[in-house]
Amino acid sequence: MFELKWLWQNLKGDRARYILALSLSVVGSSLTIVNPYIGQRIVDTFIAGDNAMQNLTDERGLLIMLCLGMIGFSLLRTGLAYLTTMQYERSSQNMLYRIRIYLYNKIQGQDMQYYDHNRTGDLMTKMTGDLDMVRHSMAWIIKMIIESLTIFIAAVIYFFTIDAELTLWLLILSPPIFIVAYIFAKRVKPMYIDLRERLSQLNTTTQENIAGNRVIKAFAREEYEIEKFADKNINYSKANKKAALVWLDYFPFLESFAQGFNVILMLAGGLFVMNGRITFGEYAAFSSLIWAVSNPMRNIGIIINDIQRFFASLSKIVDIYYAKPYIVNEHNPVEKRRFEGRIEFDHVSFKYDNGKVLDDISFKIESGETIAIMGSTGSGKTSLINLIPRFYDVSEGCVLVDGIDVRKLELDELRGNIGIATQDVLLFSDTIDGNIAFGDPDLPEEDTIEYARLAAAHDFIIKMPEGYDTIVGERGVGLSGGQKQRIALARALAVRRPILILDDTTSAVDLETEEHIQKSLRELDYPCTKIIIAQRVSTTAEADRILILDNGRLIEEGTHAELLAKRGYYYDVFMLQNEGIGRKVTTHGKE
Ligand SMILES: Nc1ncnc2c1ncn2[C@@H]1O[C@H](COP(=O)(O)OP(=O)(O)OP(=O)(O)O)[C@@H](O)[C@H]1O
Repeated sequence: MFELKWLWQNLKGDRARYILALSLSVVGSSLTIVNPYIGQRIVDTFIAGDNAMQNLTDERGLLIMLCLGMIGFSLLRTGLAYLTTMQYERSSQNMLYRIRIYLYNKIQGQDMQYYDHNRTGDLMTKMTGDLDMVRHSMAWIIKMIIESLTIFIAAVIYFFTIDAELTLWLLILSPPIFIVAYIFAKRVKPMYIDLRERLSQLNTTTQENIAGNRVIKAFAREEYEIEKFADKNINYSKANKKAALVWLDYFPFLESFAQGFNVILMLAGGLFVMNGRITFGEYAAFSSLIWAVSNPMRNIGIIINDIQRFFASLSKIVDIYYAKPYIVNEHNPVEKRRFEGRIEFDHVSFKYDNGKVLDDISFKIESGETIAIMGSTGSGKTSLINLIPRFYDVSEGCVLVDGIDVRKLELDELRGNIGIATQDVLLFSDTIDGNIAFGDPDLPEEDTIEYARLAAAHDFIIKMPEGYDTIVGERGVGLSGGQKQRIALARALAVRRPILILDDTTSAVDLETEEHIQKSLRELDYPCTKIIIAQRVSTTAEADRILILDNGRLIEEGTHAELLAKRGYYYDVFMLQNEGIGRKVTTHGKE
């Protein structure tokens, strides 16, 4: 019921139209009994009545009127059906449009934790299949239910006005039909919930296979993936068949009951005609309307199936609708300030669902400083920088930017002060120019070129067939790893933010290019605090300070020279990277 209330809320703006559609459905279906009534009059007056022959000559005008009435009502019903369908379609399509926008905004507004827990394929199923199912139900299934119900009620009332006893004889079949339908509904409900889950798994597998196509090919795992997909496909297909076939267990009973209406009508109705209790015309009216009573009973299985699908889909959509991000953005219209770029971690600990990854980290970064973060893989570097733009919130302690706890800052303002190039480079299927200017669509062309130069990307871009207008494929397909990293760097630089975070951004570029990038970073024409995660000593040596993380703890902190002098983790990495190369990195110290 809660879900239906939710739907009703979302019909806002089209409620009147939807109510009109429901009312037209009721009116249109009620008119179904008019033609059988006219038919009854024609039979009793002109065909089977005592004075039928006489009436045929005396009351020809009435006969013509009745025949015209029949044609008129048929046309009226057709017109009403057209109008009704239009109202259902318009209101449900409008509702779908609004919900889709709202859900899209909802998904966009979710935090990283939400994406950690929700599979892309599942979200896509909700945004497409589930939404369509709900719309289809609003436009067709509810229409079908209302119309079947109205026709049923109208026919029963009409039957009662003709002969209550015969009607009761017919209705004797209704209780067993409802009991069978109830048992069927109870049995099939969990099947549709399960079916919906399997569809989502199938979509997730499809999405992952397409996205990971290159890896699959590289490892020659096509057959395995095809089998995996076939497995999910069979699972879905089996569940679909099972849910559909379960109806067959109940169908013979319901069909027999539905046929029973005709048998009862023939036996009891025939007897009543012979007794003179009802006229031939009345019997004909019963006979021509008996479908109105038996068809809803026949269709009850289809209706129940669709209702179960409808609720399974609806509950999934409502899940998204009410999903609340832990990290919320009030979108308060604050005057966006430019931060100085001071950052402080004050006894910060952080954990994901599966355990602690940062433990009591404290350090300060002054405005304009360049800080390098180094540490073994999985030591928590990315998790640490993710706390600055509040991709996640700390578990203990606090992260301060310009002396203010980031949790107290307006998210748009905070993130609007940070330029970030993530470790996992994602480019959009757009031109290179569009990708670099992603954070500032009004970026002048000469600035785009300038930032591409700083990121050592200009030279390879102009060699591409259409230069900056070259469209890169989905997620940057068509570019090398190093090229993608450089475009991502240009994108982060182009927003000219006072805090710049680079997560392993130069790991895939050669040393010469890296040196060019470092020089650019040193000479940026805007004030900027830089946090650079790097594995190479050649990168970290340039920094004002280096932080070393190990297993979520800050184990070393100092300049290149200080850390070398310490002869700890940093020294070991330095020796490892320089051994045999005989290369000295001595920007801030001597070795
Ligand atoms: N979204 C997540 N959910 C749960 N655990 C995570 C998540 N992201 C990272 N982790 C775990 O947190 C730990 C630290 O990961 P993190 O990515 O911060 O390390 P890192 O130092 O950046 O590693 P790398 O150098 O390999 O990028 C790892 O043990 C990782 O398994």
